Formats: sequence, structure tokens, C-alpha cells
Amino acid sequence: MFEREKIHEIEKSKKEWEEKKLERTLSRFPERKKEFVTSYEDEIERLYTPLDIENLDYIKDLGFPGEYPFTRGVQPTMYRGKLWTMRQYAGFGSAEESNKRYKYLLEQGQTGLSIAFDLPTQIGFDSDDPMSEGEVGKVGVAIDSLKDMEILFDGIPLDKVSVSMTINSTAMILLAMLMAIAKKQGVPYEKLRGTIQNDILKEYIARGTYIFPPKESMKLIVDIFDYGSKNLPKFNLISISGYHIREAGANAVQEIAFTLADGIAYVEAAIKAGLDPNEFGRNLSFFFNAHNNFLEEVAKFRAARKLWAKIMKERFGVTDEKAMKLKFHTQTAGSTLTAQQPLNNIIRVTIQALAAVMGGTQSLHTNSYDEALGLPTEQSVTVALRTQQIIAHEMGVSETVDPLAGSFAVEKLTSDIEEKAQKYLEKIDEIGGMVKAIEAGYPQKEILNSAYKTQKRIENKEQIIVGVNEYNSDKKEKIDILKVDEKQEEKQIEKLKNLKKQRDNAKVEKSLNRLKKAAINEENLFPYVIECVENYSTVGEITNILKEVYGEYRESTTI
Ligand SMILES: CC(C)(COP(=O)(O)OP(=O)(O)OC[C@H]1O[C@@H](n2cnc3c(N)ncnc32)[C@H](O)[C@@H]1OP(=O)(O)O)[C@@H](O)C(=O)NCCC(=O)NCCSC(=O)CCC(=O)O
Repeated sequence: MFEREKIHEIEKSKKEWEEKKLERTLSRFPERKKEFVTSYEDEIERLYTPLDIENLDYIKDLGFPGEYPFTRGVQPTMYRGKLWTMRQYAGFGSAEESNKRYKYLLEQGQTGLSIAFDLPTQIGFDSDDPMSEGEVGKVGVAIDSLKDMEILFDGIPLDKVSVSMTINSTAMILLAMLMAIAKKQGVPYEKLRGTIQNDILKEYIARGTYIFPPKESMKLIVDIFDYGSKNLPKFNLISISGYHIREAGANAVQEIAFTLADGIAYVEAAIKAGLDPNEFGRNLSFFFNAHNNFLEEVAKFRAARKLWAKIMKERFGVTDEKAMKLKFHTQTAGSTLTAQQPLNNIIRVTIQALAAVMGGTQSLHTNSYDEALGLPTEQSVTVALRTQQIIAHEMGVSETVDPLAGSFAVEKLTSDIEEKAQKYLEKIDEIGGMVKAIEAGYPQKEILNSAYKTQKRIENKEQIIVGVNEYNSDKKEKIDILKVDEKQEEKQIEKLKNLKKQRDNAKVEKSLNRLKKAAINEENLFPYVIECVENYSTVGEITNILKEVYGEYRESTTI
């Protein structure tokens, strides 16, 4: 970036500054802490200068937005052309209640939907299953069959609103339901926009909603890539997620490294099954966490984009630029929210969201200030959405593409994070890939280690959390907490009973049998699941059929 001569001149001036100014200041006025560190325990320099980025090659390392290696963003105009999608993760209780919340959010200017499902739906149990007791409609909406999805999307036009669904082991079933709704609304599959999370590897690492063993889970994902890339060209068939990895305690480098390593595992599995990464590569998307250290976070997003582009191009020989672009959703860090002084969370969320925007996110969820206490109320979620709208329309940050580029600190952090994540990727290659690494408990151990160190820093007050280990107060802030209808579970079970009476049960049985045969014969299961769903088979019935063929995964002690 800089001529040799200039570098020497800066080196000389810096030395002079250190000897004349800095040392004198330090001797009179020492710094607040002995060392300042990043989340990955690198020392943060007091001052970054061109000397820190002297090897940066503008064209090779940064380039222009919309061009390889996409460090500066995936679109040439970024938010000048279109703002990021404002997509609040929401859903609770029944399909009726959630539908009301989605309509409210859309009326308030939200630009996409993000569906939260309850735990039974996520792990393939119907609401009347004894395993579901006490969990129906709790952390998300309860969906048993297409009947519930019809209510959930009532009056929501799928040709206008893109829908993200946080669903993993039962992703194929819920996507088939969304497609059935599109069909009923007259929206052709080619026009259906949205995302399914469908990222099972991070479930084994960090989140826990797996059902089947890894091999069978990967097969289902490849089936979705295969069918989806041909029939749903506008749909993101996976959202490879670092969010939960970070929430489990990973640092910024680990978040990026383990997420991209998961990405590599999916691409390898799909290529092994004969798919073309130039095709399914366009339907991949990512999901990251926006944590507290603003500069580090901006750098993290930029580094991730560059690394993925290189992986797709150099490792997998991809030639289509669209398949090299790392497009991502961001959620502000849930784990940084405090139950104490909850209104402080608004400030945390704002700054984290700003990092996501400065880092070039395509879609954003801003946490509500009450999320450490319960599900968001209408008021708290509105403040969260307004936070995005204020950043978008009032702060001027969406008007310049990648505005922090060229900052000595941000560029240095970007290349450091890239380099350190690359080292992790090499280590995972040595182990034999991410599936093997997870089986050996490698990422889990690394994450645990980081989480432990962070906890220690907080306990020692090396890391201050306002309102928790410093500046605490005995005064309780009064805020409203959302109450979920206690009768909700009973009502949902009643609905399910009625469905089973009304539907054509012979058809259900026939399609479930066809699915079982296809699973035994290792065919692509997607068309069979579509048939089951359209006949109103339930999430539990379909999952049980697959359990009969695939078995269930139980976490072993090595993980
Ligand atoms: C790719 C993303 C990230 C975003 O997709 P979107 O469709 O919203 O946005 P987009 O890609 O920017 O825009 C859509 C179209 O506009 C185009 N476009 C955008 N900006 C443009 C510009 N400046 N110039 C020209 N075109 C542009 C894009 O190319 C694309 O068109 P083309 O398609 O024609 O190119 C997707 O995957 C997504 O929305 N993900 C959300 C995931 C999510 O909500 N997850 C919740 C997890 S919640 C969770 O897990 C909680 C915790 C827990 O439960 O454990």
C-alpha cells in the first residue's frame, strides 16, 4: 500500500514519537491496564499506523465491492442500492399469535420474516408427544402440520416477503411446508425467497437440536442442496451459523474458523454426491454474531468474506462469482444482554448492530432489551426494530460502502483474524475435516477454553460488564414481561387431534410408507417429504419414519 521510502520515514517518525512523547507521557501517566487484548487474546496495539499494514495489497486483499475477494462487500453499491433486510427472529405460542406478531412487525417497517419454532418442532416431536410436555409454543411457534403453517402465513404474501426459518434437523419438512404455502398462494418455486438454517454441524458443536447421526444428517442436507438448487434458485438452502458457536463461548477467530470449516464440510459432502459447487454455491448463506468489540467485529465480517471467497475459488475451483460470495445474516449477541439494568441492553444492541452494518451484513436481527428476562414484548421488539431504522436512515453509515476500510486498525485486525482463522482451518484439515474434528471434540474443547478465559476475565474485573461487575445498583428497573398463554399447549393438542380426524389418513399412511422405502433405498427424500407434507402428515410422523431407518444420535463422551 505504501512506498518503501514512505514506510522508512514513518518508521523513523514513530520511533521519535515513542522516545520523545510517548515515554514521557507513560512515565507520568501510566495506562489504565497492563495489557489490552482482543477476544482471541492478542495484544491490542495502542496505535496502528501504515507500518501495520505495509504488506496489504489493495487489489489482491481488498479490491472493489462486488468483486473478488469481496472484502469490501458483496454488492457494488451495498446499502445505497438496498438496505440490509431487517429481520427480527420471532414466534411464540400458537400460529395465530405468531401470525399477529409478524403482521405487526411488517406494519412497523420490518422487511423480512424470521420464524422461531418451539423445541418440539425443532427436534421432530408433535405437540401431543409426552416428550413435548411443557415445551409447546415456549421458545417459538408450535408447528405440527401444514395446517398450522397455513395459519402462520395467513395474509403474508410469499412473493413479497422473504422468510427465514431457524430449523435444522427437521428443515426439509418445514421447507416443504413453506413450498406448499407458496403453491397455495400461486407463487412459483423459482420466485420463493428465504432461508432455512439447515446447519446440523453446529448443532452437534453448540446448539443441540440434532436427531439423526451425522452421516444421515449430512445426507438430508445434500438432498436439500440437490433438489433446492434446481427448483428454488432464489432460496438460501443453508445458513451456516457461527452465531451459536460464539454464544457458546468462542472468540471471534474461532467463530469464523469453525463456521467456515462447517461450510467446507457441506461443500465437500455435496461435491462427493456429484453436485456442482458453481450451482449450489449460490444458495449458501451464513449467519454471524455481532459481539461487543466494535472494531474487532467489523474486521471479523470482512475477514470472513475474504476467506470464503478464497476457499470457494482456490480450494473448490468455483468459477461463478455468485458462488464465491459470503452473504450473511447477523444477530446481536444474546449472551451480552444483562438481566440487570435491562435498558442498558438497548445501547449494547445499537453498537453491535452498527458493527454488523459497518461489516456489510445482508440481514440483521437486533435483540430486544428484555431478552435476558423473557420473550420480547411488542414494545421491546419495536425499539429493537427502530434501532435498525435509525442506523439505516439517520446515521449516514449506509451511504458509503465499507466505510471503515483503510483504517489502519481495522485493516490490521482483518488480516490478523484471517490469518488466525486460516491456521484453525489447517488444523481441522489435519484432523481430517470438521465432521471428524467434531467427533473428536476438538472445536468443543477450544470453545470451552475460550469461554473459561472470558469468565475468568469477568470475575477478575479485567473485563467490565456495566451493571453486573461494575456500576451495579440495588434499584430494580421495572419492565413488562411477555406472558405466553398457559392454555396454549392444550389448545395445540386439541388442534392436532382434530386434524388427524379430518385428513385423509389412508393417503398419509401411503405417503409415509413411500418415504420409508425411499430412505431405505437412499433416494433423494425431498420429493417424498413434499408429498407427506401436502397430505398433512405431521412433523412427528415424518421424523419417526426417518428415525426407523436412520436411528438416533446420542452424544458420546468424546464430544
Ligand atoms: C442471504 C441472507 C443473509 C439475506 O438475504 P436477503 O434476501 O434478506 O437479502 P439480500 O441478499 O441482500 O437481498 C435480496 C436480493 O437483493 C439483491 N441486492 C441486495 N442489495 C443489492 C444491491 N446493492 N444492488 C443490487 N442488488 C442487491 C440481492 O442480490 C438479492 O437478489 P438475488 O437473490 O436475485 O441475488 C439470507 O440468508 C437471510 O436472510 N438470512 C436470514 C437468516 C436468519 O434470519 N436467521 C435467524 C436465525 S435466529 C437464531 O438462530 C436464534 C438463536 C437460536 O434459536 O438459537
